[in-house]
Amino acid sequence: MSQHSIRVGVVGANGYTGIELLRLLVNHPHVDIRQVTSRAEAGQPVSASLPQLAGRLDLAFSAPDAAALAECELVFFTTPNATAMHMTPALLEAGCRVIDLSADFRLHDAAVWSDWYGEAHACPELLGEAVYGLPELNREAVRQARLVANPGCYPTAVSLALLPLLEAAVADPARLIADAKSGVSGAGRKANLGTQFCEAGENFKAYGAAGHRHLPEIVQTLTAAAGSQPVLTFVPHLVPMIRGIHATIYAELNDTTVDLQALYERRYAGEPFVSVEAAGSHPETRMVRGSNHCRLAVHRPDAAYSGASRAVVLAVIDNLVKGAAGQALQNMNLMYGWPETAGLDNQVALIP
Ligand SMILES: NC(=O)C1=CN([C@@H]2O[C@H](COP(=O)(O)OP(=O)(O)OC[C@H]3O[C@@H](n4cnc5c(N)ncnc54)[C@H](OP(=O)(O)O)[C@@H]3O)[C@@H](O)[C@H]2O)C=CC1
Ligand SMILES: CC(=O)N[C@@H](CCC(=O)OP(=O)(O)O)C(=O)O
Repeated sequence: MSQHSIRVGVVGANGYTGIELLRLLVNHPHVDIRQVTSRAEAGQPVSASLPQLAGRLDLAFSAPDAAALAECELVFFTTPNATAMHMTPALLEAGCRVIDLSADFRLHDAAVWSDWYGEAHACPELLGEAVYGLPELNREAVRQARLVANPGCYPTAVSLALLPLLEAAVADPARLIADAKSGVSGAGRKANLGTQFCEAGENFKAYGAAGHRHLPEIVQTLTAAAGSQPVLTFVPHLVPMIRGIHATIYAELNDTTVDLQALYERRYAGEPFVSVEAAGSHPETRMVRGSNHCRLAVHRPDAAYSGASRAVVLAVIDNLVKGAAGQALQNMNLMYGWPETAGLDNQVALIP
């Protein structure tokens, strides 16, 4: 371990994003993991339930305790929504920095948050301070942040796919469609009838078509990019795979002369974790499995036949990595001035 290590805690470390975060953190050169919490497994060695970590993380799970966590310099929350907001004020007060992987600090407006999450926000005064941790949009603000709201998995894929079109004002912000599919780990590890093998396997379904809580989050991000509030139809689907998100975006171009390939390549030039694939590509979820990459491809399918002005953008991420734990690590690297890729390179599975 490096002498420049920071003391880190993970609240909710035996859930899917928590486990994924531990996988990445044990390989990070500047991290000393001090606290990993699970109420269900408190007192049990981490290696009892995660033997892959034996010899890498010799700690026991503990029950979440604000005083113990306050000894950490950085605390990650990988907990259900409406959990982190109850502990974060005390941790910030104690001088910790916080990266929350849940949705508690993603929306700027407490009333909108309450509408979608069904209860009053416990610390609305922090919503203005929290930095939305999409590095490709907010890199400089993340560096200075003491509270980072890590984006949701669908919002990461959809926002990265749409930002170039809206920032350059070449698409109509009032006619956007995001048709997105997620693997089942996106729903978390907790028991849930709809994610059981016999329910989710050999099956394919849409859900949340009447309104999903990621819609206001995506709209908030795109509003900043477009300069006005876009109208987005967002429909998520559950596919019978474990990891991965595939988003297909449909946008009406208001400038049909624009070279979309060049636009996307320019927007993401130098980004360590966003790749714009060659023209005509169809990125697949297995290409990003276990990695922090978002792979994008942009198409104009109708142009040759009808001159229609529709762009189709394809985006794939691993929901647990770029959609959660990997992006959180990327944000940590920015907050502490380390190379943005520390602990995140060489994570691409070539054979799924
Ligand atoms: N899964 C995904 O792909 C993504 C998830 N997210 C978000 O990340 C967060 C975690 O998701 P995920 O890992 O999938 O969820 P899981 O259900 O897999 O894990 C939740 C974890 O939180 C702990 N926990 C539950 N309730 C509390 C509580 N009241 N206080 C403290 N700890 C608690 C659980 O352990 P125990 O009960 O033992 O304490 C468990 O470790 C959620 O907010 C989710 O929306 C964000 C992006 C992607
Ligand atoms: C497949 C599946 O169920 N996915 C989850 C999204 C996971 C996520 O990112 O949720 P948060 O915004 O709460 O962090 C869902 O649609 O609810």
